[in-house]
Amino acid sequence: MTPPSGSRRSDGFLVEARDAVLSFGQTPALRGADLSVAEGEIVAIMGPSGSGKSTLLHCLAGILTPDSGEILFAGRRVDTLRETERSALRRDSFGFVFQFGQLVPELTAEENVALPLLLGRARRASALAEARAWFPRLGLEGMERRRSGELSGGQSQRVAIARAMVARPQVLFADEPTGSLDSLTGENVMDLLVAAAREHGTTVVIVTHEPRVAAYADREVVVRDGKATSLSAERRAS
Ligand SMILES: Nc1ncnc2c1ncn2[C@@H]1O[C@H](COP(=O)(O)OP(=O)(O)OP(=O)(O)O)[C@@H](O)[C@H]1O
Repeated sequence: MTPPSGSRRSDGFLVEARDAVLSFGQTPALRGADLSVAEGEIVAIMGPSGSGKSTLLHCLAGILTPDSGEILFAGRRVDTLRETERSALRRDSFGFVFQFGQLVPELTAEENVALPLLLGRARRASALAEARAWFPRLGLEGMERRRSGELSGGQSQRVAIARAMVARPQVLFADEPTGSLDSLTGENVMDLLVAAAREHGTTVVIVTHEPRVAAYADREVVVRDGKATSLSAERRAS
């Protein structure tokens, strides 16, 4: 599968890290990580604490730039883009869910969900209408006007999923999206996340230390000492 040296072919992969190396000062985080994610695939990144999972996700998502190696999105280099271009790529093509939802506390739930559309210059009324359509799908009816302080952890994460998905991203990056939830609530959140992703054909890269969360993925990748190894082939029937 490795293309000839210097080639920019992506072999049909949507998101790729090739021999990514990154250190934080003296601390090596990635030591030559390779990961290729196909379009529509749901991949879970597992591994011990401090092994480089979040760093790899942040590199794939264009948040961090590796010291060496390549990051590609749809066959195009991401790591060589200027920050303004990477920021536009993140806004237009990627959605993000983090461990603690990171909702804007001053905004209502529906305003939080509408944010990516408003940043993409949608009109406020249509952005809010589109945002509201996500609430029943995620079991959040009646929560539209609540602020984050009035939502449970599971509700906040579902609002965060709606916010990540509302602009129809090509890739959803999730870093421990259930890490702050009890296991039942976490499974409910994963059910909804995976259903929304499958419905829209969204590619998902999810960092988790929970095997029960990873079990939702098509494939598990283990990161150890800054290197990634694919663990299991496709496990889903469809
Ligand atoms: N901003 C930073 N500054 C300095 N060191 C960092 C920074 N971010 C990560 N590191 C270090 O890089 C290494 C990899 O960190 P990373 O967060 O990617 O690991 P992880 O596998 O996601 O860990 P965890 O499961 O605990 O979240 C660790 O040694 C960590 O201490």
